[in-house]
Amino acid sequence: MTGQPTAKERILARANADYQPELVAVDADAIARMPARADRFSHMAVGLFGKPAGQTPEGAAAYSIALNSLNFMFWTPTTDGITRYHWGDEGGAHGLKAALDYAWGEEPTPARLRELLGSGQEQAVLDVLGEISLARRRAQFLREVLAGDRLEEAAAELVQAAGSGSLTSDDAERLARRFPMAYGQDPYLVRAQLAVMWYAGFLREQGSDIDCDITVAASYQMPRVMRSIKVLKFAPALAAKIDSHTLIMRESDEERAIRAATVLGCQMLARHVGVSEHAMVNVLWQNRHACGTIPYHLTITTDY
Ligand SMILES: Nc1nc2c(c(CNC3C=C[C@H](O)[C@@H]3O)cn2[C@@H]2O[C@H](COP(=O)(O)O)[C@@H](O)[C@H]2O)c(=O)[nH]1
Repeated sequence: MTGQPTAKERILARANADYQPELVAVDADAIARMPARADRFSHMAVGLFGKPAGQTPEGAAAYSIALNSLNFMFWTPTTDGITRYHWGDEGGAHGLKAALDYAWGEEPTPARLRELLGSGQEQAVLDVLGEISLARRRAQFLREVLAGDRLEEAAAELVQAAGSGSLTSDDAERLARRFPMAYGQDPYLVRAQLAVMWYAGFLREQGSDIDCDITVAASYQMPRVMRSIKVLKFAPALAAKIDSHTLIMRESDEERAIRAATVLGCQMLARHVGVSEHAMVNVLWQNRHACGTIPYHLTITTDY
């Protein structure tokens, strides 16, 4: 069939255009040597089932969209490295989830979130989430997402799309068009696709058999995990920059090369193992702390 390329095709075209193996190369031989044990893969659990937001599909979709509007940069640069975001005992994305569960309250709807965080005030974000990087940007994203009924409308659209039995990067792209500030700035649509993936994860927890075709590898965790298992090879100068916590500019050749190789390498790895790309990414993401002290590349961005 001819026609418009899908959002996923556009993302992969972008990755192919940005791929610079002299900076970051996918090692196809290393991938071929990886044990292919698809039976060890299980689907991601998002843990919305049994929570207030998980009482209705619309609530779960709204939660997925609100949370992922903030799912980026859980670190702050310091003079000699970084500090990590924490909320209670939880760090990074898990900390955000804990903070948001608390803010969400007992209703299935996002009403309380809108009350607490809909103002666009940076201070409101700091009050609810605690010390977190780019608080002003987060406040602006939340104002966009929580304005009027826009979150409910986007959630309803996602619920309806899932009725077809399949969610894809196209649904993420639609989210990006609805919320150009919160979701529309990343050419790889990572958080928009994570929102879609979360909702698919919720539906699976409910026992529905939903297909999800997305590509969510281009974050800061995946490149370091894939470097540690030697699926990605970094040029020595770039590796040295990453290891010494030197900031890497958003949209620089280096950042684009890192994201491109991560997306392409993950796709190759998923094909080799025989699992979906998001299952592949999530297993790697869940095991991200097993790759020791390899630092992640530090790019100040709201994309991931
Ligand atoms: N591929 C993939 N990337 C994901 C996630 C999540 C949040 N997930 C969950 C939370 C509870 C559920 O059980 C979910 O599993 C965050 N990230 C990305 O990683 C980075 C944050 O990393 P850290 O600083 O270490 O928390 C950041 O770029 C963020 O965008 C995912 O699930 N899959």
